[in-house]
Amino acid sequence: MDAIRTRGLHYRHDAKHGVFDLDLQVSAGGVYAFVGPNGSGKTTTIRLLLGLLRPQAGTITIAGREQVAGDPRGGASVGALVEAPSLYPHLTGRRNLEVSRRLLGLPGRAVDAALERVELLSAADRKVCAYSLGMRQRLGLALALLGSPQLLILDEPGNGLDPAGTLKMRALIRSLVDDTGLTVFLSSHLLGEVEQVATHVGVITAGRLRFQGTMEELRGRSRRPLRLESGDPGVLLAHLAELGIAARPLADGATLVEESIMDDQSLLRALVERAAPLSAFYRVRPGLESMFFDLTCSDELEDA
Ligand SMILES: Nc1ncnc2c1ncn2[C@@H]1O[C@H](COP(=O)(O)OP(=O)(O)OP(=O)(O)O)[C@@H](O)[C@H]1O
Repeated sequence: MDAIRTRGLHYRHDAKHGVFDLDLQVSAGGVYAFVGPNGSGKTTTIRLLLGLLRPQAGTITIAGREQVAGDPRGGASVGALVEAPSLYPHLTGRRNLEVSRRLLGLPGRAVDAALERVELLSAADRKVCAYSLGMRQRLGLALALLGSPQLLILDEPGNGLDPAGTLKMRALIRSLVDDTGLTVFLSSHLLGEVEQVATHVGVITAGRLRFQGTMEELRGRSRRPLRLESGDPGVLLAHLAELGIAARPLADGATLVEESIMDDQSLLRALVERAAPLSAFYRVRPGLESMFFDLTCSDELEDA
């Protein structure tokens, strides 16, 4: 069963802004990274998923239950950390969790279990005003985990954290998924930040989903093109055609191979054996970043 499924999810803030016709599919038990530039609609989507905004069209199903307006989470067990967590700075970390635990009517042991999960047990009795940003974020995560949710929704969990804080957050998310089997849906504006933790990715730009699939599929699509340079591109193209390799000439005189039936080494050897004119042979741009760049760029062009 999918942890989240939306069909035709639609919410328009105004003529240009909002989320349009989103079909999200988030499988249970993985980490789904919802990635897009600032202002692309990630927070709007998360607010819709949490029932904080009412869809203007479309449906949201969480853990198999269609969400009904007025009953935001439809009884599904969802924990969320949206923007900076709301904490009482003059209380200790433990007291902060206690306040929520009582409101939720959970047993006392839930607090220590959550603190342990986010590795804050040793700092539990310090006031939150003395916590670093990363520790506050982890306490926010502990708050979201208090009710032992099956689905955790995190809006930009790495925002504002230093590299060490980001690494720690990433490791915690990974171990949560591995140990408890819960599903994490998290947003980020940086693909590089989530690349190592995500199993699935959705790329959103200008309110529309541009890609959805596994991290592997995204990597597959982002294979870097091969760039060949030659003093005589026409002859090089002819050799490539004879080898059955589709290639296209670029304006700067180079030749680009996007899909190849041969691995690089075999192709290079074949060209050398044929004495094809060749002065350079290399892969261009890092894969995923270039993929993300292309996905988001094409959209900006559409908007222009
Ligand atoms: N209440 C509102 N009225 C009008 N426009 C809005 C409103 N809320 C958000 N927007 C616009 O809708 C677009 C999507 O916003 P959203 O906050 O969902 O994006 P985001 O991807 O989460 O971006 P960020 O990472 O910057 O938070 C943005 O252009 C934003 O300015």
